Amino acid sequence: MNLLDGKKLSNEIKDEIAGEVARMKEKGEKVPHLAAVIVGEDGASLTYVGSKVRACERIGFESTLKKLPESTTEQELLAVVRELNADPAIDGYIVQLPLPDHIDEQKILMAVDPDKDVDGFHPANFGKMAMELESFISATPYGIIEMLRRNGIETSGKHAVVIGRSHIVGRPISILLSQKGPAGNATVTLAHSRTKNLAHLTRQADIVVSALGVPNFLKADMVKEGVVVIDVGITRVPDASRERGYYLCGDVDFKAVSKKASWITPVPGGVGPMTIAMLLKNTLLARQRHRG
Ligand SMILES: NC(=O)C1=CN([C@@H]2O[C@H](COP(=O)(O)OP(=O)(O)OC[C@H]3O[C@@H](n4cnc5c(N)ncnc54)[C@H](OP(=O)(O)O)[C@@H]3O)[C@@H](O)[C@H]2O)C=CC1
Ligand SMILES: Nc1nc(=O)c2c([nH]1)NC[C@@H]1CN(c3ccc(C(=O)N[C@@H](CCC(=O)O)C(=O)O)cc3)C=[N+]21
Repeated sequence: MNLLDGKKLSNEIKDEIAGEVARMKEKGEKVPHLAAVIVGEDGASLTYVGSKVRACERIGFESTLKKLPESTTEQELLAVVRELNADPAIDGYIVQLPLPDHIDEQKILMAVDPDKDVDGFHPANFGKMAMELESFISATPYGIIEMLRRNGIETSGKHAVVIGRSHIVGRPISILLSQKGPAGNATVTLAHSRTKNLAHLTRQADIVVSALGVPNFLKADMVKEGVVVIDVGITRVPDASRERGYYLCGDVDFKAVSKKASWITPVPGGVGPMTIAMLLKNTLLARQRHRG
């Protein structure tokens, strides 16, 4: 078994971006500026946004964190989005999900300027991605592609089974794996909660991408020998004996599945850190595109 070390690879990518930022500074150019908007006090969301801001500092980006109270109305959030769209200092920004129930997520994501949409969640970017045009590719699927590509894992002609069809992970990674681009040319099956005989499908898979969010869902008897396993799921499982009061658990029964896998991502330290690195990469691209 080979470990797909997202922590290590994300650090390499961040170093590459930091090098580019240093060159920009030397030339007296404006450095990339990422903003993040967070509404409410969700613990996991605060952790992720905190990591994003820290990563910006480490590589020399400017960053702005807009923390809004849970009681923020849809109109108020829309006003913040319009402000960020109009602010020439901001190259890219994200609105952290999930949003409180009283806010229409779709409405907010549609209001983000596609040229600043470094999450790649706007339909203009999703559509361009699907048509293999230049766009912002969502950080999680982009991170998975980079992991496969940089580790030289063959995808061409392979059968990939993706579990989960969300707009931010499952659906876009299924599209990217099937495209002609890097880490593409796979034959893809997209599975979800209505899929019948899932284990029958995953047992045929050369590559399994698990993005459903159910701890230890994928068991060893559901995969074949030599499979490549990408575990996107991250669930906080309450555990009083831990210092933080919880531990992080992936979708994959790592201990058993890793015995059969040729490559496998750990949780934590797999897809999560890659997501942050690719968000920074998209922000660098945004700066370069705005410069023209
Ligand atoms: N590492 C990272 O950077 C990121 C990690 N995540 C993690 O990835 C996981 C998935 O996130 P996200 O895509 O947003 O989740 P969603 O809840 O939006 O989607 C889950 C998908 O899994 C499907 N599903 C649920 N249960 C089953 C089942 N028993 N069998 C087959 N399919 C099932 C659902 O089917 P249906 O459509 O029919 O409901 C749905 O398509 C979560 O743990 C999340 O925390 C998410 C984003 C980034
Ligand atoms: N607008 C928006 N964009 C997102 O990209 C977005 C979002 N909303 N909402 C939530 C999901 C989830 N997500 C993660 C990012 C980093 C880790 C990460 O770094 N995980 C570490 C562990 C972090 C920890 O200790 O909790 C790891 O897996 O090693 C995980 C998950 C981005 N998302």
